[in-house]
Amino acid sequence: MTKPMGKPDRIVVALGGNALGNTPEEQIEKVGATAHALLGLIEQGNEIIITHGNGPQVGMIQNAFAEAHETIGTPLMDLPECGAMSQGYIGYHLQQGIGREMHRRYKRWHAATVITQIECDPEDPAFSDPTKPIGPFYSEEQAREIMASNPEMVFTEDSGRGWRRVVASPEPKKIVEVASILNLLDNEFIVIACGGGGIPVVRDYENKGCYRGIAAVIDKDMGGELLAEDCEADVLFLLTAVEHVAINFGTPDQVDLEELTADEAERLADEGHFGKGSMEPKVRAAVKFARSRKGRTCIIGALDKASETMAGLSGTRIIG
Ligand SMILES: Nc1ncnc2c1ncn2[C@@H]1O[C@H](COP(=O)(O)OP(=O)(O)O)[C@@H](O)[C@H]1O
Ligand SMILES: NC(=O)OP(=O)(O)O
Repeated sequence: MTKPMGKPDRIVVALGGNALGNTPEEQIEKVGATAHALLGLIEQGNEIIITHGNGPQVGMIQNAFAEAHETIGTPLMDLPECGAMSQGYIGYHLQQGIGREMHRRYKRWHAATVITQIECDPEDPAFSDPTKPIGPFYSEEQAREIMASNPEMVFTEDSGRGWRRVVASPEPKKIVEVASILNLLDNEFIVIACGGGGIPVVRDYENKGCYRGIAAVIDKDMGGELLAEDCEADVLFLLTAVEHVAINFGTPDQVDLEELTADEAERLADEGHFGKGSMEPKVRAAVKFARSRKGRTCIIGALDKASETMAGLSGTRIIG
């Protein structure tokens, strides 16, 4: 990464929900390894802001409540509440992972998670076209069985990895807690915000100035992009399970890409090279960020190669 002399870069790092593992133990391990790379960025003089996905986790939380409802009658939990719980669960592990690493190096630490709401348009067409995969992977047979007994649930195939439930994923319009996030940044906190894309809310016109949750999961790449613009970031890292964005993904003709202009990336997205609800939103978010201001770059790479990606040795770079 090239950096103008004397000026720190402000970097938003988005960690993919699917790349965070499937259990609390796996998540702690992956977050710990990533914290090491994140602290490397700080030591190079950059400022970082962290966001993360929640697809597997928000589905796991909602499924656990559904199961407990069946067996012991606990209440069912709506998606916004599950999203809020996932922000707390993942933010807590990030605070611990970053805290441990900061304490080891500096004997002090300042990291805080902001439970973040993001305003959406209640008329967004995404509410009638679910695209965001959440929860575990199923076989096609299992998915069809669940859909037959729960007609309100939609499942789809996810990038050759199995079938998953999909929910509405509206466009994020406004970060409600943006002032708190900027205030923490000004006070030199490492901020974890907009987790799981942010809790989707719409304006509550019966209670002026208030919001209410709406059943959806915002894509964290799009939420992270909005966060990066609001924080005046220079670089957006989208860290996931693969090292590169590819064309002909998952076929013998797969070609990994190292650098793309926003125009090239958009053309490939329009041609359907990227998985819907997986790689496509990352590329769209990268294009939006790269075009938002001259000199802005988005890098998509692997969470388990975070240090190499941050050093410019791995990943796909999308430039304006
Ligand atoms: N063209 C592509 N290039 C690379 N990966 C792709 C492509 N299309 C689909 N994918 C899939 O997208 C996944 C990343 O999306 P996802 O799992 O939703 O990310 P996250 O880590 O943010 O949860 C990759 O692990 C890969 O399986
Ligand atoms: N909310 C969200 O985009 O989660 P993933 O990163 O798990 O897809």
